[in-house]
Amino acid sequence: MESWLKAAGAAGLDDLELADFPTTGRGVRTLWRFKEGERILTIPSRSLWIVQDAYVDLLLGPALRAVTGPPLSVEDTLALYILFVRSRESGYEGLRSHVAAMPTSYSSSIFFTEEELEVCAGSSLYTVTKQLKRTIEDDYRDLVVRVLLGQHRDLFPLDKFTIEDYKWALCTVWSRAMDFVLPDGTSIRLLAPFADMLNHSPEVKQCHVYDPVSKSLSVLAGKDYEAGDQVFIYYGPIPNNRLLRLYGFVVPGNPHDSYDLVLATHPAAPLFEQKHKLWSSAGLDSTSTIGLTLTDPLPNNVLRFLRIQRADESALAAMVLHPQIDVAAEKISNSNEIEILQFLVESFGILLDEFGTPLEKLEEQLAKGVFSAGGNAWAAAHVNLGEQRVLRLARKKAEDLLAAVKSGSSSAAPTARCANCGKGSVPLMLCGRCKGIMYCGRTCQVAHFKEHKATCMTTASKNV
Ligand SMILES: C[S@@+](CC[C@H](N)C(=O)[O-])C[C@H]1O[C@@H](n2cnc3c(N)ncnc32)[C@H](O)[C@@H]1O
Repeated sequence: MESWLKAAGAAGLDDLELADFPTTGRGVRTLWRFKEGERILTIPSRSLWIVQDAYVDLLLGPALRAVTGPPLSVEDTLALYILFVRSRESGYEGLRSHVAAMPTSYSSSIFFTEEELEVCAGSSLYTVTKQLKRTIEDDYRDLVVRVLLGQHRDLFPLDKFTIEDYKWALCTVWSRAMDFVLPDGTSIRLLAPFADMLNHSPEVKQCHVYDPVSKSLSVLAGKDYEAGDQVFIYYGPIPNNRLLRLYGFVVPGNPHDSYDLVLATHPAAPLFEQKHKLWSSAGLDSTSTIGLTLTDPLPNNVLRFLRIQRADESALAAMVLHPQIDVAAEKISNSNEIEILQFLVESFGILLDEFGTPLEKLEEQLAKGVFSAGGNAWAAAHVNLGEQRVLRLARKKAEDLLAAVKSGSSSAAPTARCANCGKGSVPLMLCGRCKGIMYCGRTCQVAHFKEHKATCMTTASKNV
């Protein structure tokens, strides 16, 4: 692989070597000292795996272009590309040398035994992994029909494209591909041979970069290195549940741990259409997955979602009337707020009860070495621990907010806002006639008059 890369114009390989390290396994060692920010490695465009190359490949390209129906995902295209290259007996020597250097198996949670997965029963990883296994089976069946048994079936010998091969290729993409946002706002996902041998460290800065002009991938030193050190890159602020699902490892005590809370409303629920509009304008959906984190265990989006979900008819009517005002960003009424906070406290309690082993017991088991360090069950236990910590913080925050609302000391009192422009933290005046809404000034009152006239008259006549 290294000689192919050097011939293609890769830079920096003479200063690096592959080596085995404790904990991380195989990685990259530097033979040279580097100061933070110095360039360590560059992999040129022609050695990268990208979707566009699969589509213009002389053999694979026509098969991919002949696929009918919805376009293949980037992930599936790269997975097929890798399996296709791996299946060839001649040609593609460079890419095949890269495939030969890839691991033959992975420790993503989709490969866990039932017993190993049970260690994180109750966690969002547990549910997501079970769902993912079903999705992979469906996606594989779809690929068989649309690609493997399609017009170019001779290119895809089925014994080299089994579901196990597909899972392996997907894990290859999940754990080795890099994502970048390009200056035009589009994104690119690529695999960079040799650079994909670099392990993750939370101790280094983000230091892998894609140059959209030369279309090459470079790795800079994310910290100072001495000769002999392992070189790392930073995969991102990824929680353990995602690390284990995509990369097959965890970082004990991960500060980015999270719990993926799924909030859903059935379309048959009362006033669904109106609520749906409000969720959309708040950047949410009728089924929203919101990440609770250690630093923000109860994000405002959770409250926003529920305020809309539990809003009564009159509150909804007022919200729909002023779509420019993000009313659900703050408490809409005491009763609504108490209802949603009570619901959250109870729900978090139920979710916590679903974890097979309580937090303290798990901490004790990990300290006693009940799970062999670095193994699948040990990794699942760390995910379990992280998710329970987040959920406990979320429950505590909901309890505190509930107590504050009940005692009337809530800082989340609804903010009066201008009915026209939505400004809240400015002096406001009441509509002199109906006394039902407020404006930040005469200009807004005049601008809003046409819209407000009808309600103003009815409310004013009621007020008489
Ligand atoms: C991009 S590859 C890095 C090279 C990989 N170690 C190899 O031998 O091919 C990512 C994989 O490396 C391993 N890895 C990376 N960083 C790690 C870390 N901090 N601790 C444990 N394993 C790590 C995981 O298996 C992960 O899926």
